[in-house]
Amino acid sequence: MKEGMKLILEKTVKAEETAAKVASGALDVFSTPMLIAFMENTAFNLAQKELEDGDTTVGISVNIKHLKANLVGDLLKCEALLTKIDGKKLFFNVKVTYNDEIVGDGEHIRYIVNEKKFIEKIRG
Ligand SMILES: CC(C)(COP(=O)(O)OP(=O)(O)OC[C@H]1O[C@@H](n2cnc3c(N)ncnc32)[C@H](O)[C@@H]1OP(=O)(O)O)[C@@H](O)C(=O)NCCC(=O)NCCS
Repeated sequence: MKEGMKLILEKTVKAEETAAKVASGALDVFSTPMLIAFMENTAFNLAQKELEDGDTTVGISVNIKHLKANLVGDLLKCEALLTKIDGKKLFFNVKVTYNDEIVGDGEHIRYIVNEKKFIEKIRG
């Protein structure tokens, strides 16, 4: 794992990802929760390929702006950049674009955990 690492993923907006469908709003536009999910998925995949078997990351913080609305069928691109590693905390800059226009951007933090221990701790 190294600061400066990047991953770019693409996705097409699906009918079940609109604000009206996920109940985060009334309109048939790409929802903010699904924008965040796309950002998290990109950062998660970037981190996961660098981790040992049995380890993973969980999202602990999201601070993003949703700047542009999108319709079903739009092709979006997300770039996750690992900006800082602080112990088990991984800081990412996440940016989603549509035809080179910024749809949303901000900071996302993930935390490295051992899968088995994490679940055992929750179950008690
Ligand atoms: C990640 C988690 C295990 C850390 O808990 P913990 O092991 O008890 O550790 P701590 O509470 O001491 O936190 C560890 C560090 O993360 C930081 N941290 C925890 N939650 C944070 C948050 N939401 N935002 C920023 N920093 C956070 C703490 O300040 C601490 O920082 P430090 O090491 O610099 O002091 C716990 O916060 C958690 O389970 N969060 C929920 C994650 C989740 O379920 N995500 C959805 C699934 S992917």
